[in-house]
Amino acid sequence: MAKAYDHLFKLLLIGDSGVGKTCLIIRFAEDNFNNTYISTIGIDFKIRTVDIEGKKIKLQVWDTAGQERFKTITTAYYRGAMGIILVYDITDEKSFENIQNWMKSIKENASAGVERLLLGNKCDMEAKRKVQKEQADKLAREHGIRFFETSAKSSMNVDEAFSSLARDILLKSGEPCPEHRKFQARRTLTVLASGK
Ligand SMILES: Nc1nc2c(ncn2[C@@H]2O[C@H](COP(=O)(O)OP(=O)(O)OP(=O)(O)O)[C@@H](O)[C@H]2O)c(=O)[nH]1
Repeated sequence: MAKAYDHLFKLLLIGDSGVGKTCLIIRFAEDNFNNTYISTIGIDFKIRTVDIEGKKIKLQVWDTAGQERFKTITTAYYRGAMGIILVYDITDEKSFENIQNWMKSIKENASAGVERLLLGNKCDMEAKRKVQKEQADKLAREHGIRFFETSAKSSMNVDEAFSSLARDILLKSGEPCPEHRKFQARRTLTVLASGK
């Protein structure tokens, strides 16, 4: 039987407890949201297949517990991830400060070429905002990664964030998407025309 997908990418979400990792995954995989908070114990995953530039990409999205006491279990999953999403809560300054520690944890535990993405979640709670967009923009630029503000509650930027990470992994895997190929072809023509 033909495979139902072209690529399988394993993604992992990390970040402090309560920032909304589980809710982001549930919004992405099931288009649902629940206000009740049940802290993740250990690790779990959900699957959704997306279409990126004509390719079927099966995303296996791993949810980790943010609580310190599960760290030994959760860091064991970093190595197999092709993309890691770092999540903070825009209403919780501490969760943003801790992104530096989560970055360190990636360095220590993940594969060298892993793609990273920064998300500031709960952006529907503007009145309670503690972390300005510019602060996170700056941090993302320093680390050379993409950044989105998301809301698992309103769906804002959730699909966009996951798709952008999947697209970056796809490009890195050496399979240029049509848009990228067009760009490459234009660049080659320009170089040929200029004789350089
Ligand atoms: N307003 C708002 N609340 C959110 C959003 N995302 C999550 N929440 C709430 O925040 C709480 C924690 O969400 P979870 O997704 O369980 O957090 P987590 O990061 O998985 O937490 P751990 O499993 O302990 O690591 C829940 O009460 C959610 O309803 C959001 O985008 N907006």
